[in-house]
Amino acid sequence: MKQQTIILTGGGTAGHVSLNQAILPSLLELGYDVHYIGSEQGIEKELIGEAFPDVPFYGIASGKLRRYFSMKNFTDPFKVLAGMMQAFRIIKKVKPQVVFSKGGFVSVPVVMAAKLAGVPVVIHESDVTPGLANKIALPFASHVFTIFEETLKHLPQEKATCTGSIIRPELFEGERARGLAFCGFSTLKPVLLVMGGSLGSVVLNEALRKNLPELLKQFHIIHLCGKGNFDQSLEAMPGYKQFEYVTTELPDLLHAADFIVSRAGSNSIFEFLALHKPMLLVPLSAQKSRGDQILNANLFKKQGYAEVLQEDELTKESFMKSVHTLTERKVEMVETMAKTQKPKTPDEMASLILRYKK
Ligand SMILES: CC(=O)N[C@H]1[C@@H](OP(=O)(O)OP(=O)(O)OC[C@H]2O[C@@H](n3ccc(=O)[nH]c3=O)[C@H](O)[C@@H]2O)O[C@H](CO)[C@@H](O)[C@@H]1O
Repeated sequence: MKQQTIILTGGGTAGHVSLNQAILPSLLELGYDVHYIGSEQGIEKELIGEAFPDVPFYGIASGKLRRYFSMKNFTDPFKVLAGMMQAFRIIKKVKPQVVFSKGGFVSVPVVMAAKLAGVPVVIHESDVTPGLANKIALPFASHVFTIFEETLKHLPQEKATCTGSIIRPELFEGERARGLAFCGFSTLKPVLLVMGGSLGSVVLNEALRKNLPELLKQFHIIHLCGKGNFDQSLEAMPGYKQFEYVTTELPDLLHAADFIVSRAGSNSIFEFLALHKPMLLVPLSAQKSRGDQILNANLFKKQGYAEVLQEDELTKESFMKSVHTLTERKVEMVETMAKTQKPKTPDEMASLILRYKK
């Protein structure tokens, strides 16, 4: 029988890799030969390489597509073109029956090359409104899957389906006791986990660190601060544990957390929802992004899953006040989250994607 092959792409931030990480074991289990195309510098190389060392990873040239002026706007289109030629050669060699794209700029040349090679493309959008890379990819795609129902309003009806979130199964397998032991914490205080998305957030880090003495009276704190944001001077602070980025430890740390303060990247917030973690969201401001996190956060607030503090209202004082409100709303939030439907499994998602193979 002909070998069944699929190419996965997506990267730049962990949010553009996590669904690929989730479905990869299902595809391998089904006997698929899985290949990954990402960018050489992106986080995807490390994440996929670490968790799936047998999956061939191809790093291609990737140019950022910007909505604002930059000198790089003159050179990056050439990188996209170079990436497209590289992706085309890989596709011709590997001969996949389908390409699945989780978005991010590196996915654009891959999607275009797949179309050129006559290979069906399926894409996935995890934010409320489609990102630029997915908007460009859309005309080349046979189908697009979304997490939010609201996203369907922004997509052609005939080729879009909402599946809800897909959560990496290992996140359900964490253990609170292991998480506490890993941080050297007792069970005496509730645990507050602060996470600035996969890249870390300088403003969240600052707001947290300014309030540390006050917060440590009440909580043990786990801080996922992002690469390059580790503060050596706080290393010995009792009850405060910083990590730049965690992989295998994340499930235990999430299970150890009683409360979460976070950016509002869609993958993270759906993971917290699936684990019924009361959350305070500080979405990335509209000045620094297309405002997707604000929409994600506001929808979560409306559904009763989250407290929201907008970045332009973030101060030392408002941070403390919002954390206080979060603790007061814990029971009500957990009850609301417990009523939500269980997410689809990675096996189900993989089989939905495979419907579009040639
Ligand atoms: C700055 C930026 O462009 N942010 C975008 C990016 O965020 P970002 O990459 O932060 O995306 P998400 O919050 O969606 O996902 C982060 C993923 O990283 C994982 N994780 C995080 C920290 C850690 O230490 N270990 C770890 O494994 C989380 O469990 C999660 O699966 O993609 C999201 C999904 O399209 C968007 O909503 C965000 O607006």
